[in-house]
Amino acid sequence: MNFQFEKEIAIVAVRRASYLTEKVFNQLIKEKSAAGAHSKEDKSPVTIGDFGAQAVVISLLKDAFPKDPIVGEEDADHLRSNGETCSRVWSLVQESIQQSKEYKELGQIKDAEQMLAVIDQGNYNGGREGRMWTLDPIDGTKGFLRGAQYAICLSLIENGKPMVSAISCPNLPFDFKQPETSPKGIIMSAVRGQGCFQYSLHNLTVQPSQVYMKDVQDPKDSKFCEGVEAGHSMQGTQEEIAKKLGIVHGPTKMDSQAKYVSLARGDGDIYLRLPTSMTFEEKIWDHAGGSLLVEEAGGIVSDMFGKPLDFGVGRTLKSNNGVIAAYKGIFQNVIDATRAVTSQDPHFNKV
Ligand SMILES: Nc1ncnc2c1ncn2[C@@H]1O[C@H](COP(=O)(O)O)[C@@H](OP(=O)(O)O)[C@H]1O
Ligand SMILES: [Mg+2]
Ligand SMILES: [Mg+2]
Ligand SMILES: [Mg+2]
Repeated sequence: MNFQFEKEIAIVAVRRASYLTEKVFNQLIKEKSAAGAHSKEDKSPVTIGDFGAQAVVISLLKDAFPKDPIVGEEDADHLRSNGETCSRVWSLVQESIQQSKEYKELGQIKDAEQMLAVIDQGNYNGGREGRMWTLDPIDGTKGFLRGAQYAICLSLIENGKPMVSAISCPNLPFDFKQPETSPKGIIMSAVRGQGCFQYSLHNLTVQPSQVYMKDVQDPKDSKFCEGVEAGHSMQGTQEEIAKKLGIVHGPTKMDSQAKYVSLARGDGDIYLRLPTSMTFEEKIWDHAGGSLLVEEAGGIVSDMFGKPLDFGVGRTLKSNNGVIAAYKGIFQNVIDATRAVTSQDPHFNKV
């Protein structure tokens, strides 16, 4: 199985969804309109962009791979009880499907009612057996609302292992070495065993290029990154780990799986995400896509104890705590430094 069709559809799906999220940002959020943003039960935000992107991706997946179940972050409950928001999402979804130049015959949705049903098809509970897709329609919603980094993240998982992934980062520069002048918008995609490739989000004539992590030999020469949101990881502990490794430069703070994408193309060597609570369960859609990109570019991804991430136990990574990603040449140093810093700290006692 070489997954070529899966990869192609995944790229088209995240590109189509990016059209929608960019439209939401340019038309609504920039103008400080509410963008249909509201807080979910866990107090995290969701916008019309999240709902719309989920509809666009799932409708395409369901036409291309009707039998595959999908673990998506969002559901349509809020839209069912908010007619006006639902209409706004529906017009964005229609436009995004119509403007797509690739696989236009796939992923059509006939009306708003069908769109709600499509969004709810992301309700699969996950598990170890067979194929499933996992989708984060906007990862880093807080970054999206701030005009910072966000990502549309899609991954095919087979028997608990991510096999294909495509992540779109509309706000990352195409050339990270020239962030001011380079056009924005990239897609990164990988198939297990076939390497990791960067595509242009907007220019379909640009040939994909294979990307690799940087070959850092000494951890003290490495660059580390972490999330922007202080509530999502233990930034103080992460700083101590970096110090232990001899890293002198402060972290690059970035929202979303743009962190994994940056590591995969050599713009950063270590990603630390130490849990703010040992009972918190990371979501599979927050890590499946990005972890495969890093592995295919020469890195290793595990939890804070060095244990591989297990994507086969449901919608969350409940058998793991936190996440560490690093270039393979320094990965063990990072795990050792993490153990040295955290093993005596009761905050990190397993529950
Ligand atoms: N307490 C917490 N600890 C770790 N991750 C959390 C968290 N609360 C929310 N998140 C997750 O952090 C993701 C964003 O990651 P980051 O902080 O790296 O940008 C969110 O994805 P969404 O934005 O898709 O909801 C959400 O799933
Ligand atoms: Mg969310
Ligand atoms: Mg997310
Ligand atoms: Mg999300």
